[in-house]
Amino acid sequence: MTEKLTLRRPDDWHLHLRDGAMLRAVLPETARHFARAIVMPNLVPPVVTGADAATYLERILAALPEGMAFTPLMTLYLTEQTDPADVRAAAQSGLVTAVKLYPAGATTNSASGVRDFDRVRGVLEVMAEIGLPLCVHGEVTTPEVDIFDREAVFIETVLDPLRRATPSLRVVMEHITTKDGADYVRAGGDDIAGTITTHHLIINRNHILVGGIRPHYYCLPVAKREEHRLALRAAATSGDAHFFLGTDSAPHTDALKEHACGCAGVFSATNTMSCLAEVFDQDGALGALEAFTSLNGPAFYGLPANDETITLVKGDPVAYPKKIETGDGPVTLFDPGFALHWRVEA
Ligand SMILES: NC(=O)N[C@@H](CC(=O)O)C(=O)O
Ligand SMILES: [Zn+2]
Ligand SMILES: [Zn+2]
Repeated sequence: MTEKLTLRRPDDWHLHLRDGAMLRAVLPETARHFARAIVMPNLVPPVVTGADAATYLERILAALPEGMAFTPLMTLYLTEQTDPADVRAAAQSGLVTAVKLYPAGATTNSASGVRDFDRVRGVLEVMAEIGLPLCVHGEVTTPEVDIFDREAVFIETVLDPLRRATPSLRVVMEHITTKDGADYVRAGGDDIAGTITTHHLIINRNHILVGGIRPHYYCLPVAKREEHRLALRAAATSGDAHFFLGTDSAPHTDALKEHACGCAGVFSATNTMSCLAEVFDQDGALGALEAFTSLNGPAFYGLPANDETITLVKGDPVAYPKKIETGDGPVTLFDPGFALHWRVEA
């Protein structure tokens, strides 16, 4: 008997779609399986104002192939110059779903991010008042802090004080990579959630560094020790409403990844649902997959779950391409390092 699993259509609560030729190449990879995605605003230049988000939304919709249904959920990139009134208007018109905080210098295209948190107080207060979530790249950038400790130090020195100073601010700790992150989110009540990527459920830091350096496993926050990966697996497969999928699928061309100073980002849009089904199956937790991919995210964001469904079928290993071609050059797809037996039924 073939094993089948039908789920509400999933959403991706953390996605990089880029722009131009890259956008045209990667958008169908997400839209094939996902109904909606929180679209990250770290373009160059970033998506800062409501007007920027409106034109980016138009470019995304123009790049969507005929016959595909997909709803981009737009975000604004928080800067020290962001105007609270613009954020309020963009949220109240339904144009934006969240605001993204990048500590300046933390990751790809974060140079316009926040250095002095006092300068964004006004925006955070408006967001708390209207219930607009703040999506956070949770790493400190202090040079003295070891890169493997940057998430844990961020929670203690930035995130927790910020949440105490702005009661009722809704926060999504993006792409958590540590047990510290999972524990903080789990214990944090209804105003905090955490996204978890596909790749952080599968790789630890050995995958990046043992037997040669593997640039396609390099992303930020960087994958941590095995004990942290196991904590993320436990969080994702628990069904706990605090945790949901944000793939952080972040395409960079092979030329920029396989480089003396390679870019951070893992591209996983194409095979994410197969990878996740395999992971949840390995852990005997297929019954919790729908909560992680399709229910907990909409519940946190106050949106309905999707009415449509997708069906996963278990069988012989599924073949995915090693790379996808884009107008900017090839982009390597995430390799989970094990066979994928679950495919999404067409
Ligand atoms: N995750 C990454 O390693 N890279 C992301 C940025 C981010 O999400 O931090 C990117 O835009 O390439
Ligand atoms: Zn990030
Ligand atoms: Zn990201």
